[in-house]
Amino acid sequence: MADNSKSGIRQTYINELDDLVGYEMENQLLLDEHVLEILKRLTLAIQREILIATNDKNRVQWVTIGDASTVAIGDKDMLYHEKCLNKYRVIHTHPGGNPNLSEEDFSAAKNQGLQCMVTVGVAEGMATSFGIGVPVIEEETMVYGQALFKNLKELNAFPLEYYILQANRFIKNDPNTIFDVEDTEERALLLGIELQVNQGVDLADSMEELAQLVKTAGGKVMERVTQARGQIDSTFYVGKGKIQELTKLIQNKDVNLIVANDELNSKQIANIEAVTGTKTVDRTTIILDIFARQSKTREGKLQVELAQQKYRMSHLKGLGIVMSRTGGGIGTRGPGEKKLETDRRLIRKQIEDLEARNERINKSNTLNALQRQKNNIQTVSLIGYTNSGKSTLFNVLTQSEAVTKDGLFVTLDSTLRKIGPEQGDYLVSDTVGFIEKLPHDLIKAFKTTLKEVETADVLLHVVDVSNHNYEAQIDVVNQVLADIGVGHKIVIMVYNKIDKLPENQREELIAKNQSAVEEHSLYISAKEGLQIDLLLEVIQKVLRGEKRQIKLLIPYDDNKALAALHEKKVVLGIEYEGDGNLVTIEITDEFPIHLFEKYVV
Ligand SMILES: Nc1nc2c(ncn2[C@@H]2O[C@H](COP(=O)(O)OP(=O)(O)OP(=O)(O)O)[C@@H](O)[C@H]2O)c(=O)[nH]1
Ligand SMILES: [Mg+2]
Repeated sequence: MADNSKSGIRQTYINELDDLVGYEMENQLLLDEHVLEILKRLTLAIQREILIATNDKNRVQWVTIGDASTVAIGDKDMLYHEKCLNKYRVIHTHPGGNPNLSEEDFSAAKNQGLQCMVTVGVAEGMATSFGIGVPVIEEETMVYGQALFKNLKELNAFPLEYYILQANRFIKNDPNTIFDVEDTEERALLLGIELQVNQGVDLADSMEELAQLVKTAGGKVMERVTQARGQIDSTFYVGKGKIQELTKLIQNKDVNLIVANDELNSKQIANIEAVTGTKTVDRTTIILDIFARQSKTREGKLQVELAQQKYRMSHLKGLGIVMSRTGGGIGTRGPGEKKLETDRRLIRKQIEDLEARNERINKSNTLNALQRQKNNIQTVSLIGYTNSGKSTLFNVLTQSEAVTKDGLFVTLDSTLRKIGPEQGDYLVSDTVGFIEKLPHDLIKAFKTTLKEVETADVLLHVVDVSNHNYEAQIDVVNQVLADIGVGHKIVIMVYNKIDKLPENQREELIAKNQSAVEEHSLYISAKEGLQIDLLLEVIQKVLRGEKRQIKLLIPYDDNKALAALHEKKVVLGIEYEGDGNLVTIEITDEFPIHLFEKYVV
């Protein structure tokens, strides 16, 4: 014990404390009854704070008397390590009985990067309550937050390791190194089935898309296996024989991950893993993993994590076996390098928290949308299959620099920009792309982001017309739109990437643009800037609404009706007929013509 802490303390007490050094807590607890008893008794006797530091094996390293600011004295190891938390845990008493961490406690913990700072409130002959300060990752910073407990049992049940892990990942702050620590390279075998009644994208293309997804998630594709079947096998997804065949391939090609092209239930995952001994995930997990890697905003991260946790909650049984053995990789990482929780109780708690936060964001977003409606600024939302060129078009339209890349799910968060007044006065939003078999929880979770789509006046459906599957992709997008309840919106079809088509075909398509306004559809190249002015014109026309002229015969005694029309500024001219005023009005679809139905001539 440091000399200066001993003054005025009875030698027997000092001996008793010194004897603690080297002691290992029972059952690997953070704090056991034996040490608690000593801390409590001596704190009451000397009425000063007592501190002990334990290592990550809960073995006592040193003991001292004084407050938290003395923690660093004489101990060079207690420094913030370069790339991870200090390995010490500090446990100390508060003679007043208050379990809350003091300012000094927090700053001592933070300055030295402690794994935790435990407080034991001691008063009236007993340990009254407990507190723990742990590193918590909030937005982009690490802070120390505290939790309080009524008794020792509760304190020891606190999931300290979880917080330490998260903090260490954050400190490393380099997703690649972090993943390298735990993940070996993932060498995937893709498994798909061709159903007899196959709709949508055909199997070869769907498998190619899956391969791209796996690559985007950081995996390497070693092999593709498909099987034609009447239906999905409820036990193994593909037939049992096929699964047994896989084991040989897995060995030969050194595969360590199986990826199914459809969503699997927990039973199927567990069964495939049991036969092959290889970690198994599905398309949904891969998509969630990509979203987790690529979401940037607080809101996006929140939504992805929520979708991941919900998915994990429903698949927890299947995740146990091989996943816990491999420890990392696809399917285990959340947004911002966070490792996903495996404890069911904690997941449930996290889902509740995330949902509450999501709800709050949701409310403020609805407010924004309402505000905009009030301000009467119209919005145009870019939607479409992933990689169709939405962000590229967004940049062209708004002269901004949203990220565009050849890859899947480059954009996850919606961005909103105003179009310059010369092109009309409206907002354009770029949104997340859609894909075949988009996980359902993800769509639900992304409802907030998709709010822009919901409140948009017009949707621009961007299609990569150079992709031979573009028609199936259009169907997928329309299906998602129907799922999120916006199937009825006015849509302008924008067939993009015509520069990639052969010249004669391109000319033919551009010729079709002559009827773009009536058809609400046109062919462009966002990248080469082809036909963009026409697109701007079409958008404006659609936003303004097609105007039509109508004649109404209003009796001379209905002054109210005429006044109402004047007020709405739709009156083009009035002629005086024998029966009343013959009024010509010019209106758009939004005009409540039903109110004047009886006067229409
Ligand atoms: N040749 C050609 N390439 C284009 C065109 N428009 C976009 N691209 C390319 O297509 C790729 C995807 O473009 P993005 O704008 O990122 O696509 P996105 O729809 O926003 O994709 P996600 O955000 O991932 O859903 C990029 O490599 C673009 O350069 C085009 O008109 N012609
Ligand atoms: Mg994009």
